[in-house]
Amino acid sequence: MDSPSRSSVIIIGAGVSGISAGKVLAENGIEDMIILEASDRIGGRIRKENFGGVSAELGAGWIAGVGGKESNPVWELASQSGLRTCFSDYSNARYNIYDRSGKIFPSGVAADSYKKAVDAAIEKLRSLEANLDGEVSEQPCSPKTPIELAIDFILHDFEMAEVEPISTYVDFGEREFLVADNRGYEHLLYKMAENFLFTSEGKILDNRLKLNKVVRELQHSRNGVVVKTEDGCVYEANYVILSASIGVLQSDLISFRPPLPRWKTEAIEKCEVMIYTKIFLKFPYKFWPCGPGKEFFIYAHERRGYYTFWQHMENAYPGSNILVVTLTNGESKRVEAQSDEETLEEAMGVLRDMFGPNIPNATDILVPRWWNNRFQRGSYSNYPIISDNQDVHNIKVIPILFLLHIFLCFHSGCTWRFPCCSCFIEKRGKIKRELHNASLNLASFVQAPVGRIFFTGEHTSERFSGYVHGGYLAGIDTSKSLLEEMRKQKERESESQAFLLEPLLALTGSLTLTQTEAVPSLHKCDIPTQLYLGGQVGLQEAIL
Ligand SMILES: Cc1cc2nc3c(=O)[nH]c(=O)nc-3n(C[C@H](O)[C@H](O)[C@H](O)COP(=O)(O)OP(=O)(O)OC[C@H]3O[C@@H](n4cnc5c(N)ncnc54)[C@H](O)[C@@H]3O)c2cc1C
Repeated sequence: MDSPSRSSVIIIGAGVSGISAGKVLAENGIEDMIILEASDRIGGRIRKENFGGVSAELGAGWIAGVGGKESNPVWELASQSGLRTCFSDYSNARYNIYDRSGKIFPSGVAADSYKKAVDAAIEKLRSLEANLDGEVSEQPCSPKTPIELAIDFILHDFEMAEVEPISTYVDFGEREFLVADNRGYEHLLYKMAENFLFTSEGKILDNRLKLNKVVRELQHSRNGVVVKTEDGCVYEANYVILSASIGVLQSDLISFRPPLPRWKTEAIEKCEVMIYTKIFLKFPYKFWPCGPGKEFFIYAHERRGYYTFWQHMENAYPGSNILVVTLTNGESKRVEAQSDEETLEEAMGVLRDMFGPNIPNATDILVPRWWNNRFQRGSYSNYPIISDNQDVHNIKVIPILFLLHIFLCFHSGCTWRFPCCSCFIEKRGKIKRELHNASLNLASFVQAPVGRIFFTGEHTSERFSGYVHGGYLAGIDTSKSLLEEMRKQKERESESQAFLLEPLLALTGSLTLTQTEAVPSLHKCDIPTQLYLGGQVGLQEAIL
């Protein structure tokens, strides 16, 4: 099977995880790698576009997790390359909630609604816990008024609904910085690529990076992997690192021969895909309030998530006259399916509700379509909190932002601190522990290699899924696992050579097995057996 075009490793995808994986391989002497990237650029979900004279970050915009006891590696990369950033604090948004007539809700009303939303979330947890204990419990009342719906959206959808404890904040700190650099967040990837790919004047000229190569099929065996791309090219390698997103893995873009085992496909299916859409609007002049505490504002509408969360770009790019509104999930899909003109009209309607009829029309709009992008199929992964208890089987996500809020309240002395935090914390203890463990287990299934195919990407990060640093660290971890596997494989080869060759040669004088055929399949040793046999995540027993 060896051929001149066979490489040691093929990396599929040139997002942050693919590039960090490549860097680690190169640092460890694996130079004969190929990177196949479906699109015409590196970066994946780190992507800037010039809009209204500045760099609009369509994908990742923040470096989340700064100022803690450990240094966020992405923050370090940003500091090393002098990336311009600005501090961003969206906790102020709650003081700027507009109703449909343009009035800002008095802080007391907003605080009441906030407390109600948090209480409802506690009830939800209690009922989840009761269900776990086999009791029937009352369902919490759901948000109804526009302000309740807006707050519910902010708590549950705006940021990531993460499994607590939020490792990013615990490990790296709670501060967040918005990238505000015309070279874009992606500049970090080019700097990383410079370490192992040939570049000139900021361009990657290395022919090991192959753009516009859409991988459609992976044929894998104990001997290696054959990779077929949409344009009819075929590549061979000893190993593959696959960094395509969880949304892509859930789609039919890439087929596997033989198919992936059921434990793998079930784990992939169980991971949720979040859609997060930042719509950019350019105006001839500013008509929104600026200054301290005004960067973010909220629109309360009777339709949940309807153009709710707004941000102005004056802190990042003063004088840019750009607003960004964030939609998620269902609203993202709806807007992706309509024309930009329709979206502009809707957004202008919302802004006129808030700021009156005389504001100017936006002169330009930018609507990213992460869901319809077949190389992404969503924005980032979200590991549901799951349980093997049938009664709570359908409860997928426990919203965590409010937990974060509570956490921050404790630390900041916020006046919105709600009274029964400690009761809540106590109550959720057991359930959180059980469910959190199950979620981590699910992540380890998604991450586990299948034979010679190694998986990487933010969705494979147990601790930091959904983040740039999750992708970055996952690439490093996957490469290290692969290097370890390569080392073991070498050992196995020399052992089997010693074991098979000498006596067989002595006895028969001939040898029929090739070295690679003589080594055992890699499948089984890589799977955390205790996890799937324990059935903790409700997955069927692994079939390999
Ligand atoms: C709108 C949005 C906002 C976000 N905000 C933040 C934020 O503020 N802070 C933060 O830390 N994170 C944020 N994230 C998440 C962050 O961007 C991702 O976690 C991270 O960039 C993922 O990197 P990755 O390498 O895992 O995947 P990707 O960047 O998706 O890289 C995978 C690559 O694989 C390629 N590919 C896919 N299929 C194939 C195929 N068949 N053949 C060849 N190549 C293929 C893709 O084109 C892509 O380039 C955001 C993401 C989005 C979309």
